[in-house]
Amino acid sequence: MDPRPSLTSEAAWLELKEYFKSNLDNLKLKDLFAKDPQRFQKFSIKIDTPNDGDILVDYSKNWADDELMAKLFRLAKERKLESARSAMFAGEKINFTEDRAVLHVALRNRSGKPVIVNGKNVMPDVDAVLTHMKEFTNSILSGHWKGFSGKQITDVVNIGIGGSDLGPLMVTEALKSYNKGLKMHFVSNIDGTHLAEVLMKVDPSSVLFIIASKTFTTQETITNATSAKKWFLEYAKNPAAVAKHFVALSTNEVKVKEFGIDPANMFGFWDWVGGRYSLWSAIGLSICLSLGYDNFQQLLEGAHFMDNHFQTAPLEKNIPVILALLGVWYSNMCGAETHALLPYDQYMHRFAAYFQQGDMESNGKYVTRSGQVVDYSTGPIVWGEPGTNGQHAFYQLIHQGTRLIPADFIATVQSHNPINGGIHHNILLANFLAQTEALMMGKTEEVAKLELEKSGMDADSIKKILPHKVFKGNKPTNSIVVKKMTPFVLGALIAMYEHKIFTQGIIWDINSYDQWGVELGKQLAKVIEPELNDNKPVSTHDSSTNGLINFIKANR
Ligand SMILES: O=P(O)(O)OC[C@H]1O[C@H](O)[C@H](O)[C@@H](O)[C@@H]1O
Repeated sequence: MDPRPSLTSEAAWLELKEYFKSNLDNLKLKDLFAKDPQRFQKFSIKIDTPNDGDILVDYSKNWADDELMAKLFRLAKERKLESARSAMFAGEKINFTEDRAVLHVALRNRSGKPVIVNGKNVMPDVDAVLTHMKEFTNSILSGHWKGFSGKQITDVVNIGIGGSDLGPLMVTEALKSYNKGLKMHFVSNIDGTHLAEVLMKVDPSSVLFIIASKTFTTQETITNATSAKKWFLEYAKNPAAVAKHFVALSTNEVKVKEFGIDPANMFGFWDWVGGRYSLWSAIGLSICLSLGYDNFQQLLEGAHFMDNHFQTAPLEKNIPVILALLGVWYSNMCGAETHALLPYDQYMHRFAAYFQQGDMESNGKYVTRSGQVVDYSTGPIVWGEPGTNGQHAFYQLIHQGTRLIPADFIATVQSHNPINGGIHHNILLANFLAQTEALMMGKTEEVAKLELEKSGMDADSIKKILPHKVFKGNKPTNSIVVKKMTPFVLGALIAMYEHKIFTQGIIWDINSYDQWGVELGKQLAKVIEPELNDNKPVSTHDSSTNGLINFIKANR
């Protein structure tokens, strides 16, 4: 990709700044709706999936009108978004700090067309790993695969961290109703409690450990895997039994062998798959085992469907592009610091956690691709919890706090658990709808006063309480509604956010695909770890770090 001029010198950027200053008062949500009865039709997009119903993205409750949207699309064009998108899909090494292509889209490429990396079509390798995953999954689920004592596998423990944990965990939870019978467990934290708690629940003769690590050098994962193997051998007694109970997902065959896992039990992937984009690769094996291979394939199909939309829809009708541009508007022009992801779906309780890595590790960068320090903000803080729990916890601050918090509300029309005649889901949906309406409409002083008067309150009390009862409203939200959370639809939604992150990275001119910022802490932990092994006081750090280390040593 060519070097880009500084973002703050782009004509569209300067126009957006000006627009913010002179027009923000004209972008009040209530007025925008009053002015234009067609606003919902104009500012929403429905895409029709082949078998899983429509996906509706309603972005009409945003501080945006036609003129603003036109400026945002112009900004995307000035930043050469379309050629950057082609560069990613064509396998150019857009992750230049690691000299790597970025091709998670190849993992779900169902088009039959080749994808070339370093002059080689990678699709045969991708398909071979998928076939291996399919055969293995079928053999485990059918009970054909037996443990060392002849028992079938009943439990799967995925040991990984970051991208080798969050994606499989989020998806197996989000699609739990598709589970084929295996009990799924995830161990990520180096805190021994995480592994200990899981080991208490599983039987060594019927457990399968999946050691998931792109590099196979991550300290947490290798330590957890080593402890799991030690625990397993205490029961199995025979090292040959490891082959029946340990498989590896990695790009590093040498390290997998060194650990003692037979390469026949290794599912490979490649350096052009970023950790936080790897659930589509062999890292998805726990998803396959939980949902069955066909459902995993549907997840890939859904992502591919969104890849096609992202590649072919004009920018003005392109969902990831629109979500990204609105995010840029709020972050860079309106001063928003965070973005909330609020799924009204209990199964999606790890969705925000997943995209904390997806977004914050991708776009948490302060240096442009050409090495300049940015003079604008980049990736937002991403956070969220499922509705309605969030409503009873932090929504107060969204409604009446001082900060601007753009939020995506996500809901499914149909529930996987329509218990008690569907009343739960109706209430859930009513809350989903009411919150974005309330955030937009607010409650004026007049309305609040009338309500208090009607309740019979005296004038003095009304005066005291009235300011606290007013909601300013005008809080922007997106609503994303799908028919049902199927594997296909979830795949499409994940890909939608991936491409949103890509688009924002291009606007900000940062490399969204490296993660050097996680290295320093790891390096320092390696220095401190041996210092904890004796009781001698330490004085080689700053006084705070010395004080903390010495406190720990004195209290063991
Ligand atoms: O899959 P692994 O190589 O074990 O890496 C696991 C994780 O660790 C690193 O610190 C990175 O920040 C993550 O992007 C990565 O997903």
